[in-house]
Amino acid sequence: MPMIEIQDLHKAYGDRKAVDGVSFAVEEGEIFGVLGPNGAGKTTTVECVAGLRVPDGGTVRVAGLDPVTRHEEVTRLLGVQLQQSELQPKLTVREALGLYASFHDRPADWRVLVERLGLEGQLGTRFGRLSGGQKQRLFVALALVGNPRAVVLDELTTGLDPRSRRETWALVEDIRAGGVTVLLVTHFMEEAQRLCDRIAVIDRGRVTALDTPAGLIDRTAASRTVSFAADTPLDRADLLALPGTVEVETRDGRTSVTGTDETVDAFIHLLARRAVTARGLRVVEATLDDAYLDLTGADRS
Ligand SMILES: Nc1ncnc2c1ncn2[C@@H]1O[C@H](COP(=O)(O)OP(=O)(O)OP(=O)(O)O)[C@@H](O)[C@H]1O
Repeated sequence: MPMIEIQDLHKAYGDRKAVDGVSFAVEEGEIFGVLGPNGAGKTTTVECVAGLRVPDGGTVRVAGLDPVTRHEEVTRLLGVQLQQSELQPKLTVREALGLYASFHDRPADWRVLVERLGLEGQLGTRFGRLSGGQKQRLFVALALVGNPRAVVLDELTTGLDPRSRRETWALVEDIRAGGVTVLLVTHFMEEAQRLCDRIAVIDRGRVTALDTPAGLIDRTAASRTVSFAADTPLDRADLLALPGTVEVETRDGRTSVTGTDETVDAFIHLLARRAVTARGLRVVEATLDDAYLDLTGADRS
């Protein structure tokens, strides 16, 4: 049984369809990413997973349970860190952890969490005085304090500086290594590429692609670029005629051919047939960024 299963989820606010038929399943032990432009329906989807919103249609299950009708049990299984969470500004880190731990029958030892999250020095600090990164780490601690089997992390690293972001990534890997399934909503391609086993790309309330990061990259029409300097010039028309070529560009004596794996193979054969030596040959893979723009048709994010 998947840890989280969503089938044909629909949710509208008035006549605005926020989620319009989303389906995916997150297996136990996975880091599963949800990626998409602003307003795509990502937060609404994970709020339905957490039982904080009631779907208009479709089903949501967490370890086989309906998060609305079995809310209490799901709360015990699922830790949630939502976007733009706030706490009472006067509450100290120690008080917040103690309070959240008291909601659970078998809470984790929050002192261990504090150490893992590097918050030992802030136990007596009031929430209102924490830095952005410290607040994020506290929310992760609060999501984990109930010893959940799965955790929802919504835009965990938004607003963090690059160093804190990298530290947070290590933390997410650590959470998974501890056996917790992770559902991660993110805007950052590098984050998704580095952390996620699989990614659902959501656009306008629908899943437009679902695959591993490498699988998503392979789907783009321009997944590889081969660049080289040829000792004898190659005919541009021959390069454009290679299977899958989407672009041929020559600059400063170097030619770049963009296409797929098949384009690169055909290019190597062409060199052999023409007995041309290509100097400084390099093959560069597209990034998830390129794939994402292709899949969402978006410079809207
Ligand atoms: N409480 C609400 N009332 C009315 N409309 C809402 C509400 N929450 C979200 N929406 C709308 O529903 C759509 C989906 O929003 P949602 O927050 O789920 O998207 P998102 O993908 O998480 O976006 P972002 O990346 O900007 O956080 C958007 O058009 C948004 O304006």
